[in-house]
Amino acid sequence: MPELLALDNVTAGYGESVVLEGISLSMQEGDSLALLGRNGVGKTSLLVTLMGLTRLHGGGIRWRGRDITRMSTHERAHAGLGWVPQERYMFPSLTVEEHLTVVARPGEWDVRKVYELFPRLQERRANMGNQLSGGEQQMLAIARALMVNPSLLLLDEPMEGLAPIIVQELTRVIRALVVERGMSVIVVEQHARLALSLTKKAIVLDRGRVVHESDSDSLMQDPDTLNRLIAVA
Ligand SMILES: Nc1ncnc2c1ncn2[C@@H]1O[C@H](COP(=O)(O)OP(=O)(O)OP(=O)(O)O)[C@@H](O)[C@H]1O
Repeated sequence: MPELLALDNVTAGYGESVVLEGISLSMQEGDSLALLGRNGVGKTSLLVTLMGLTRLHGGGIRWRGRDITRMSTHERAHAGLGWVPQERYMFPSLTVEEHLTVVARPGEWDVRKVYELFPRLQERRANMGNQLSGGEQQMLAIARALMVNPSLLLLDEPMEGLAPIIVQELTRVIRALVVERGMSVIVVEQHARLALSLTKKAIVLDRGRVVHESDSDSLMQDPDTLNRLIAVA
C-alpha cells in the first residue's frame, strides 16, 4: 500500500510555546490509527497541526509523498484531509441537508449515501443546525466531512458528552467506515478501549511526545501498559 501520511520529527505549538515534540509517524492508505493519551498531552494539537493550524517549529509533513508542510488549511482539506473538530460547528440558520450540500464535492459520498449511513439525519433533514441534539450534531459533523470525500478522516473525540445509545450508534457508523469500507482514519478518543476496538494501530502521547506505538490489538491485550499510559478506569 502506498504511503498516505508521514510526519517526520514534527515539533509544533502555539506561538513560542511547544506542545508537540519530535513526532514521527506514518500511515498507509486504509490504515486506522487510535491517538490516545491523558488530557492535555497534545492529541487535538496533533490533528490541528495536520490541518496546518499550529506553528511548526521543526520537522515536516508529507501527504501522498508530497511535502505539505507549508500548505494552507484550505489546500490540505482540498487535498483530502477531512477534519471533524471537537466543537462540531453547526450553522443555526442552515438545515441539515443544506449543511451537507454546501460542502459537497464529487466522489463516492453523496447525500443519499450519507443518509443511508445516518438514517436519523434523513429524518431531520429539514431541521436547523440549532434544533439538533448533541448526538445529531456529531452525526452531522461526520456526515459533512464525508460529503467532501476525504482520503483521511480526522475524528476528534467523536463520542464526547454523548449518551450511551448515541455512542453505540456512532460506533456502528465508524466501524462500518473503517472496518467494512477500509476508510483511513485517525481517532482521538478518551474511551481508549473503544478507539482500540475500531482501529488497527495505536499511538499514545505523553506531554507532546509519542511514548507508545503498537497494533491496537496488542495494546488492548495488555491492560497493564494501557493503565500505565492512560490510566483507564
Ligand atoms: N489554542 C491554544 N493556544 C495555546 N495553547 C494551547 C492551545 N490549544 C491547546 N493548547 C495547549 O496545548 C497543550 C495540549 O492540548 P491539547 O488540547 O492538544 O491536548 P489533548 O490531549 O487534546 O487534551 P484533551 O483530551 O483535554 O482535549 C495543552 O497544554 C493546552 O493547554
